[in-house]
Parts: sequence; C-alpha cells; structure tokens
Amino acid sequence: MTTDSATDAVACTGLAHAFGDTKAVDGLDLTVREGEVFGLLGPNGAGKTTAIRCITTLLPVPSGMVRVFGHDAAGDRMAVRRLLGYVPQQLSADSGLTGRENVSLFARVFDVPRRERAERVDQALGAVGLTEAADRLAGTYSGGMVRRLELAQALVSAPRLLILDEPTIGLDPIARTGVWEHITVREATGMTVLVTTHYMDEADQYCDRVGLMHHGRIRALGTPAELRQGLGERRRAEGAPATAPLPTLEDVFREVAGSGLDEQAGDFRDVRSTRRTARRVG
Ligand SMILES: Nc1ncnc2c1ncn2[C@@H]1O[C@H](COP(=O)(O)OP(=O)(O)OP(=O)(O)O)[C@@H](O)[C@H]1O
Repeated sequence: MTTDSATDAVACTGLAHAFGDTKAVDGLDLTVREGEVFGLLGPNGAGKTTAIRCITTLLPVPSGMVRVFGHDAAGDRMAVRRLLGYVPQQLSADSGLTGRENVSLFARVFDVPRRERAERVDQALGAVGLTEAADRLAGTYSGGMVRRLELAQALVSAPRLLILDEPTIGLDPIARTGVWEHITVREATGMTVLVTTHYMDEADQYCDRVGLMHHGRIRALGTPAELRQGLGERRRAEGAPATAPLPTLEDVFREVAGSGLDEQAGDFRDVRSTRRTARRVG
C-alpha cells in the first residue's frame, strides 16, 4: 500500500460536478490507495454515484482533477477505462443470455485477446462461484447470483481497480455475504476496490477505509475503527460515561448525515425493480 499520489489508485482533487443548479459533487478531495478496499458511504443524494461516474470517465470532469493510477480521467479517458472494472447500480446483465454469454460479451467489449477469452471467462465465472450455473439463462438466477455474474463481467478484463456502486442493494443477508466474499478475495491480484454501500455493517466488516460523503464532499474519513473510536472520544468529552458502548459506524453515519438506512431482498426481477427505484431519474 502506498500514499504516493502518482500511484494512488484514485486521486480526486477539488472535483465538482453540477446538474443545473444541483451541486452533486462539490469540491471532493478523495484518495484511494492502491490495494485497499475503500467504502464510499453517504445518504441518498450525497453525490457518490456522480463521483464514481466522473472517476469511470462516464461523466466529464468540469472542475477539479481526477487521476486513476496517475492517468488524468479528463485527458486520458481510454487509459483510465482500460484499468477499470465497473459494476453500476443499474442491471448490466442480460436476462436473455446465459451467464457464460454475458461474461463473454464483456470479454469482447474489453478486448480480452481472443485466444485467452474462453479461459478468462471460465476463470471469472469460477471466481464468483458460478461455474455450475454458467450455461443457465441469467433470467433464472437469484438476485445474489445476478450480482456475482455482474462481478464476473467486471473481473474478466483483470482490472487494477474494481468500482462497485451498491453491489448488495436488494439482496438478502446471505447473498450479501456471498457477494462481499467474492469482492474481497483479491490478495492474489492486489486489485484495488472502490465500493459504495448504504449498509454500515458491511462497510465496517469489509472496508479497509471509508469516506462518509454528504452534500458532495467527504465529511469523515478513516478506518471504520478510527471513525467509531473518534465518535466515542467526542461523546466522552461531552460527558458520556466511560462504560458507554463503543459507537457503531451507523452512529458515525448518523452524526455526519442524520439519515436512515434500508434493507431489501429478492430475485432477478426484484433486483431490477429495486435498482430501478434506487436509480436517479434524469
Ligand atoms: N442525471 C441527473 N440529472 C439531474 N440531477 C441529478 C442527476 N444525477 C444525479 N443528480 C442529482 O445529484 C445529486 C447527487 O446524486 P447521486 O446519484 O450522485 O447521489 P448518491 O449519493 O449516489 O445517491 P444514492 O445513494 O441515492 O445513489 C442528487 O441531488 C441528484 O438528484
């Protein structure tokens, strides 16, 4: 792991992006270090997806700077895209194709050499535990399997940086655990992960560091333990007894944003409707 900005996986400096009068991202400074799992947290509308879309080059960078492994996201978009795997909030799997066909499609789009394709597709499906189900239509998959399929799509190009926007939204707790286990098994590749989630327990358990975003900027940053301890110290300074339980990450979240969290479960259809509901209209 490094703190050298030239090799940081992501370095945003003063990033701003507005939709009309809405300042979705408003002077965001964010560094994701190579090799870490970084959780970008924040209430609905905090600007997480907009920031991610700037980092993935899907949105322009009208103000500020975004670098991905030193490449400028505004000036060197193709170099940035080649380094990324991206699982968006919206469904990216096609229910009318098999799991294998879905992943093969991404392998072609991301220029995986033809000669390596079949093996790489098999590896990606195996890495997310879908070997047995590879030749079934994705429309028959459970919600958790759909998410793992989308993960395989993103992994097939062997990205240095994997970006996931709410990878476990709409999944039951067991499926959520399954998705996280496949996201975080990355030691062999050293892949960096940038992930958004509304589930504080997941961020606490799986992220090396988290940034709490509110109104377009990071308002709290650190390891989950640092953030919990920091709030505990502030509470004690305000008179809370030393025996008071250590705050949770959700307490930290509420201190920063004062907002609630949600839980949902379901299959392919439910995931689609949940994500459609969660998706920003515009
Ligand atoms: N395409 C768009 N057109 C207009 N406004 C938009 C658009 N996309 C996002 N916004 C606005 O920008 C702000 C930030 O939205 P964004 O989706 O980045 O937040 P978020 O933190 O990802 O939220 P969520 O957790 O709900 O996904 C919101 O006020 C939203 O309404």
